[in-house]
Amino acid sequence: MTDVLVSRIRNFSIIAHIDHGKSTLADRLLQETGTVAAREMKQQFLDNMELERERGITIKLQAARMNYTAQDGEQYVLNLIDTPGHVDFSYEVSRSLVACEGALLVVDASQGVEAQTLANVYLALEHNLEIIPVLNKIDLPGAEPERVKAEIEEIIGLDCSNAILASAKEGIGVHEILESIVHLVPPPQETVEKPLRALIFDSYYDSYRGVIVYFRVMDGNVKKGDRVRLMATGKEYEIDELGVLSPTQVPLDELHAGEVGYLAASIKAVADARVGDTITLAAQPASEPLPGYTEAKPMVFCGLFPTDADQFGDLREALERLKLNDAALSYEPETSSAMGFGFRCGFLGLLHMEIVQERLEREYDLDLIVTAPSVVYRVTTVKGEVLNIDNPSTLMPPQEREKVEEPYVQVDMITPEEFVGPLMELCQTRRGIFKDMRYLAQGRTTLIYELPLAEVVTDFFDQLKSRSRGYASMEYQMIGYREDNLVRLDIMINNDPVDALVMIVHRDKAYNVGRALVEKLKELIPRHQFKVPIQAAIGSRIIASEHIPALRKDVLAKCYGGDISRKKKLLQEQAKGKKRMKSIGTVEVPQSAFMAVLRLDS
Ligand SMILES: Nc1nc2c(ncn2[C@@H]2O[C@H](COP(=O)(O)OP(=O)(O)OP(=O)(O)O)[C@@H](O)[C@H]2O)c(=O)[nH]1
Repeated sequence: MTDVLVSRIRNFSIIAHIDHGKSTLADRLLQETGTVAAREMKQQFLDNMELERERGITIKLQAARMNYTAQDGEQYVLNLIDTPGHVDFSYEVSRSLVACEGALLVVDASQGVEAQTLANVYLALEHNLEIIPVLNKIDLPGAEPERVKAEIEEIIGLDCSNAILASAKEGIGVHEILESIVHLVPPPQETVEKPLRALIFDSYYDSYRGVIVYFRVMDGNVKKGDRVRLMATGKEYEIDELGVLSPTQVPLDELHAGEVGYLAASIKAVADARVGDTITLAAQPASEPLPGYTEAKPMVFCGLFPTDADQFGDLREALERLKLNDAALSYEPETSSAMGFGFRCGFLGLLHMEIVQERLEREYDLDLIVTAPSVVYRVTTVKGEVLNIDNPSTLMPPQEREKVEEPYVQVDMITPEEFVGPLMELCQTRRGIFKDMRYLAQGRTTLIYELPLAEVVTDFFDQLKSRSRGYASMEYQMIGYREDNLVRLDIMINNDPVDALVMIVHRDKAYNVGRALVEKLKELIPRHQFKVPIQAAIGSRIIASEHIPALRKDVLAKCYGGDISRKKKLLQEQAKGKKRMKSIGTVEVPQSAFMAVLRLDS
């Protein structure tokens, strides 16, 4: 397997929207090249995290090396580098694309191009990858390959006259795809004489061997036993093991420029071997790292508090463990007067946040209260200091601050024409700035808006899906910070200010948000033996006020009388609810209340 001619290597990835068939096609390619026998293919090989499968998304990238004897009689090595399918992980996508010379653009022929596909195609074009369009699912009766070809040409400007018609499910077009990879994707450059530079495109933590790093050798070569340096961190390690992914790990002695592989070097945490970093030799280091490295920055923050204060230590341990395998996750202890001890955690985006929460609860058996997500505000104080504020309750009073800036994103949407109205309305209510709209063939439209990230992280995606009956897709990218008239909205429950419910909102929306929020809280907080006032305030000015009436005797009587099954059900419901309650003073507040802000539109 060693000493492959560089001219016979092809490195490629697959760009596809969720559900357009990337995993199915990848499996087919592995099968067709005999890399994995059909009977071994119990499950899809490329995405294999449990949560991933359940949610039908690709979170972690992986790679597979295939040997393929082409029609010209020559043996080729094809390295497939998988990319995560979600915008939260777009930096990782960009790094895995940089590791390739070409990409298959897989589009469902019965659906057409979606927003997420676009983002990744543009990334690939930016890095000069050869793109091979593949229209998948042509076995479906609703497939319209000609329409979808026209759509790809129109939106992306990619020539589709030679697009491959395929069905990953039925195995149609798979051979043609392999031949196209060999003939259209350029081989890597011959740079084996240069000092080693290898690009890390993924890594994961293994409790026995430490971090396993996936990399593409860009220049030079690397051997088992070599002492390597990671150029961003400056740390050095000795390679214990190195090899290729076929798709399981197969150890080798050496890898050359153009090849893709893995290594283990007793690295303790993935944060020490970050995606995008350059591996070089400690003895003969390269003069420059590979371009494009940035540290993944958390964009969305929330508070995580154990329902049971005794679980604080367990929560810290669980976060430490998750962090070993997730360089983008950040956490810091936080003390809240309402919630007690917990952690302020930072995530790449909402999906990343949900995944971490779910893993904490599922894999570590923790009961958590999660506060509403917040973005990072940039605040300039009157003294001229610039502070990054990721916790709204730490925003200082107006007289101490000069200005508050918030992150903005450009949101690209693709939707059937009939939903343009509802989507524009959604963007408008979210302080969106209209940028562009283009009608495509067959009644589909692209829509571009600029929006504050804060308005996007609060269930924008769910709203987009529900207003378009699931047909619209979206993608967003950061475009920078902008100043606006932002104020701090405080919530008081039973006259106690609740720091975990503090929000930063636009002044023009503050009244409506405050009003809606107290009404929602009234709905969500159960009745108590006493009257519970709920108020929203800006500074010392109360802008909305409600109260939850006290439980009356006859209500109680009704609960305790009646037939036994009804009583049981009540008790069960109480028991279920109990797990996710937090006491604020003498008031029991359910988890849903802390997320109420996400449900103001519904
Ligand atoms: N009819 C038909 N169905 C297909 C074809 N290819 C994939 N599918 C089905 O489409 C669904 C999605 O396929 P996947 O391969 O999981 O899609 P994916 O793009 O990998 O999805 P993510 O991993 O979520 O990005 C599955 O139910 C597949 O069985 C095809 O060629 N024809």
